[in-house]
Amino acid sequence: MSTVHVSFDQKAYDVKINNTAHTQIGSEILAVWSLRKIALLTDSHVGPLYLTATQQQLEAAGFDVLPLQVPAGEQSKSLTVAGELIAKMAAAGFTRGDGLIALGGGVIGDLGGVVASLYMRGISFIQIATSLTAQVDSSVGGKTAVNLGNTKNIAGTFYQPDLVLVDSTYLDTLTDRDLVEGYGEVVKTSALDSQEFFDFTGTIQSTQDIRAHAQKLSQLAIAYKAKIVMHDEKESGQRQYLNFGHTIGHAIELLAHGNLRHGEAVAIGMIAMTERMAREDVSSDDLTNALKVRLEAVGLPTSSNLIGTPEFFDHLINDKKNRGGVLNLVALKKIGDPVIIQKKLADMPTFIK
Ligand SMILES: NC(=O)c1ccc[n+]([C@@H]2O[C@H](COP(=O)([O-])OP(=O)(O)OC[C@H]3O[C@@H](n4cnc5c(N)ncnc54)[C@H](O)[C@@H]3O)[C@@H](O)[C@H]2O)c1
Ligand SMILES: O=C(O)C(=O)C[C@@H](O)[C@H](O)[C@H](O)COP(=O)(O)O
Ligand SMILES: [Zn+2]
Repeated sequence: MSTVHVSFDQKAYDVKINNTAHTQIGSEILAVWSLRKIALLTDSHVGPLYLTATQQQLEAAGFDVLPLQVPAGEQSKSLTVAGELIAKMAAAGFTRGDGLIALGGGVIGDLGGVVASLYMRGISFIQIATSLTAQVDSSVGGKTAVNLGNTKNIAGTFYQPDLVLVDSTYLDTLTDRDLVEGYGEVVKTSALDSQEFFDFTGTIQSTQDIRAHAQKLSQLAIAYKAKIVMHDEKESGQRQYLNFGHTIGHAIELLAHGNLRHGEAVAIGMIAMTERMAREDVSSDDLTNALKVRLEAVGLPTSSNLIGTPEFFDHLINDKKNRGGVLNLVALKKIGDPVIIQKKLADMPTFIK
């Protein structure tokens, strides 16, 4: 078991990485929340597996629980679904003193965070991270978001939770594809962080290896992410590094209409960016290869013919690193050495070519 402490001027919380957390939910939540009503949000894959046991533990600890379940998948990250959840909580008499727990992966965390931050202008929020993406990235740092139409994460808030529980036991029921998707974000974080972490991802050769080392991967990835977000909660500077691979990744994730998972798109985005930054002498050629080896070892895709289509360029305008027609692109000079390179949107077709 280990704990990563995340603190800001106005708020602090623990990320508890503990493989027995799924059996201690009542006491873990009671340690940070006094008795109140809890909206327990999950999705249609995680719900049948873990909702009843989680609800029972919370009720045994004295909480009054409203279970809320949405269809699994990115489609649930919408304002419509968020509005429906807010209406259900209002109908159940939730007040500002109550709370919401997101029990699920990145979709449920991002959606739950939006609902918690909007309901009565903000109620308490906790994440129980059940997917690898959530355990290594999305549950920490307070970015919440929903998609609108065909635009990824276009509406959201920075809203920190009171507690994050990371228990790799949940990964036993995660499909290999969903596991590997999360591993894309691990490779990203290891490349941003240090040669030591990147060398460790070099030892991961299969999904079995990811599962065997999931707890260590969470510890390393969350320690890095916490360090970054504590210094730049609202992403005015170095937090942008966590978006390595995402400018291209988010555009192709949307263009693939559900056929590419987030972490798969990020994997493709990191390779596409590093190849092009090598052409401009920012990154080295061997960096592209080192990333590719790690991603392909576990079956992640590293190329896509969606890059460079007219629709692709249309999506870049919605990147949150676009400032008045100039994109802040995240590149790696070398492992552990990220840098922001500015490119005009108008110059992107030449850069991407
Ligand atoms: N807020 C952030 O900082 C941040 C960071 C990274 C990704 N994200 C977002 O997270 C989302 C991707 O996250 P994700 O990969 O967790 O997606 P997800 O939440 O859709 O989970 C992937 C699939 O795994 C299922 N699942 C989750 N836990 C399970 C378990 N223990 N057993 C069985 N099935 C389980 C889900 O039902 C879903 O079908 C994207 O929307 C992405 O934009 C946000
Ligand atoms: O926490 C962050 O900051 C990140 O950028 C983490 C990313 O992995 C994540 O996908 C995030 O949701 C992307 O945010 P966006 O601001 O580009 O929508
Ligand atoms: Zn991401």
